[in-house]
Amino acid sequence: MKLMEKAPAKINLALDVLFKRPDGYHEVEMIMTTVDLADRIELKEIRGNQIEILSHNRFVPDDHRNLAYQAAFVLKQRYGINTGVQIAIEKNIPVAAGLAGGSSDAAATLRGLNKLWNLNLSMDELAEIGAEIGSDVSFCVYGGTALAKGRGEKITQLPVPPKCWVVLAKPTIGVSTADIYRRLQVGNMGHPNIKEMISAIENNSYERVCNGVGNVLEQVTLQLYPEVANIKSQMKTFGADAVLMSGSGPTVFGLVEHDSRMQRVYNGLRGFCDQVYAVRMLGDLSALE
Ligand SMILES: C[C@](O)(CO)[C@H](O)COP(=O)(O)OP(=O)(O)OC[C@H]1O[C@@H](n2ccc(N)nc2=O)[C@H](O)[C@@H]1O
Ligand SMILES: Nc1ncnc2c1ncn2[C@@H]1O[C@H](COP(=O)(O)OP(=O)(O)OP(=O)(O)O)[C@@H](O)[C@H]1O
Repeated sequence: MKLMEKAPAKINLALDVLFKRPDGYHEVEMIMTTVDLADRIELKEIRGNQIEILSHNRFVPDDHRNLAYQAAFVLKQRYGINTGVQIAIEKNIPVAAGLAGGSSDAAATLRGLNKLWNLNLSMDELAEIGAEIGSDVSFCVYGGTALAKGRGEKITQLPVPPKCWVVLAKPTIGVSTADIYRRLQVGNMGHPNIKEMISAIENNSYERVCNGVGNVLEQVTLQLYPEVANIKSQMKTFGADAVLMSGSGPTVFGLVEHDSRMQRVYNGLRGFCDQVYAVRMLGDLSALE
């Protein structure tokens, strides 16, 4: 038997860090939403008891380091599964980009294997297992739009954000999330207003969403990689309504309401970056269909 799962990328409309915890992680408050740029995960039962990863992307590990492998491994161990599985990853989300590509592959693997192996686990149970694999995996299990707290694993669903385009631009560099958090000086920084962003989404106000975007990790990444700041300023010049770095970067996203303006921002950025995408937010749970 085999089945397919969609693994969409996420962006952080707002990302705040409250403090560094004794366990080394940072306590965060984030507003996350899925966008229409997705990997495809094909899960196939195979002979033996192995987990086999297939990927044609040289930046994606094909062994235990792959987050999809880790998702399958956790389920196999926990539920005593003795059959083999092949996980083929069609990689469309840029790697090490701040778009949670690996986390979404892991989440899709959890959802898919739950069906393939008839485990009958709830989404909440899958999200709890996902948290063992990575901080972004719980959100990716549900998709849609959510407030994420704790180290990212405490999820509260939110309504669909106002309809708009999202132009994504990724410079050629890859960024290590651990490195960015390590360099963050938590005291003495401005904070995005998370409550205001929630209210903006609840009131379906595009203008308030645009005014409310903010990411405290920008200060670290922009200083290390000036090309990210350059892309931000280009996006503003070409007319995006709001511009922000996603996650720990380096991908920058611009929100644009009108089709013609989106085309201008997209075409303008193509001159600077080879990885540019114009996508829709998939703010509701249809994100995973
Ligand atoms: C930057 C974001 O992508 C925003 O959505 C997430 O906060 C990071 O999520 P992630 O990549 O799934 O992170 P993990 O794989 O759990 O952690 C990678 C490393 O980032 C740091 N980390 C991560 C999450 C967090 N709340 N505090 C941290 O300090 C830790 O050093 C950790 O070792
Ligand atoms: N399935 C996967 N897809 C991509 N990278 C993976 C995968 N599994 C493990 N990795 C490793 O994880 C690293 C980070 O990749 P990923 O694309 O998930 O980063 P990211 O988008 O910055 O994640 P996040 O936004 O959650 O911090 C890669 O350099 C790669 O070595």
